Amino acid sequence: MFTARSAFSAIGRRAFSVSAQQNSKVTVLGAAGGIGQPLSLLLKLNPRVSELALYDIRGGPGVAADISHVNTKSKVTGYDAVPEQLKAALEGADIVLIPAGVPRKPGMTRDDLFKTNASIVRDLAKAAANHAPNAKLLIISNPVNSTVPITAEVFKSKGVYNPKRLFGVTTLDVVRASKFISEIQGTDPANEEVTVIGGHSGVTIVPLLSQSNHPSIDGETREALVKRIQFGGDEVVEAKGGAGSATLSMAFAGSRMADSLLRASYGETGIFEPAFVQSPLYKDDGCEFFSSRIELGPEGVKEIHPVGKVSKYEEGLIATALKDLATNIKKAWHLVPHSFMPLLTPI
Ligand SMILES: NC(=O)c1ccc[n+]([C@@H]2O[C@H](COP(=O)([O-])OP(=O)(O)OC[C@H]3O[C@@H](n4cnc5c(N)ncnc54)[C@H](O)[C@@H]3O)[C@@H](O)[C@H]2O)c1
Ligand SMILES: O=C(O)C[C@H](O)C(=O)O
Repeated sequence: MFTARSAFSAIGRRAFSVSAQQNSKVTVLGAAGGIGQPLSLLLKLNPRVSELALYDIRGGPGVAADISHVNTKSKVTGYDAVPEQLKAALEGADIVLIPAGVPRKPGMTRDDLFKTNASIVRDLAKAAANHAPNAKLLIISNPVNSTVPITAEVFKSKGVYNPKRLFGVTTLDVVRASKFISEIQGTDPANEEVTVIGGHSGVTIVPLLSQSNHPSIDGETREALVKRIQFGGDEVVEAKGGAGSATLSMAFAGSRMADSLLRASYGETGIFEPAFVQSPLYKDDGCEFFSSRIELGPEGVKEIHPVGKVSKYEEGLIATALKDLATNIKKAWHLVPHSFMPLLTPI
């Protein structure tokens, strides 16, 4: 029989029996949008979620009413753009996902979204710092390379920053990388894992093919594959012709990241995901935040693993990425001054 639970197991990477104690509140800010709706639906199918709070400046309650009819155990609540409702949506949340903001149109870079999205994320981060300071925060809104440092500064200014709990969602980059490499190799993408490091835009996205199952890919094939992974988002933006950017694949990726954090928070071990987090790896190059393979634990980030051995070609990609990334991070500090406050919990 096809049930919502079996649907979730099918889309997830591993079926995992869920004990009765696994009860988490998950909040989505921007839940009525192109990503927000399918993401909320996938979260409704997750047996670890007991309460799903859906907030948007437009249409949160409607989306919640619709999703609430899906016959899984979780309770769904919808919230309008009123401060008390935002507070109610956030209070008690274990995980908060933020896909609020505008998407790209053809010809735009993610950085072009800064003008609109930076202040949206800053204001939602203030609310999260006030009402859900202990939640794990998953930032989806672009430009991720800047919206994550903005969120960190907001949390620092409120004295509640814990870098183990702040994640820029870069899962879509590894989802794409495994799919695109499998198309070239004629393999099952489920068996392909490609580490992707750096940030989440254009040349800041660095796939480490030398660490994949196919380290010998080189020449024009490698050039084309790396470009496709770096500019996969543009492929979708162009195909949608002005109607937005990736929403469905992003919902899949965001749901996978949230599920990985939930599983880790209930004690499952050996869970790795990439994410754009505060990181020591390239701090000396001006990149206080960096995406790499992260081991997740009950607190969020358990360990940031070193990048490991890379090829000469990849060294070049990393050097290029670091320059753009440092600029994107500094730009965030113009919106929310970098406080240089000591961390509550240094990694
Ligand atoms: N991290 C990634 O890999 C990734 C992938 C795809 C898209 N994105 C980004 O995600 C964001 C959302 O994309 P989308 O396609 O869902 O856009 P969308 O326009 O379809 O949806 C955005 C939603 O946010 C809501 N919103 C706007 N301001 C808000 C606020 N202050 N509070 C609450 N809700 C608010 C809107 O009402 C809308 O429902 C974009 O910035 C996009 O670039 C990131
Ligand atoms: O490309 C975009 O603007 C959306 C997103 O960041 C993506 O990678 O698909």
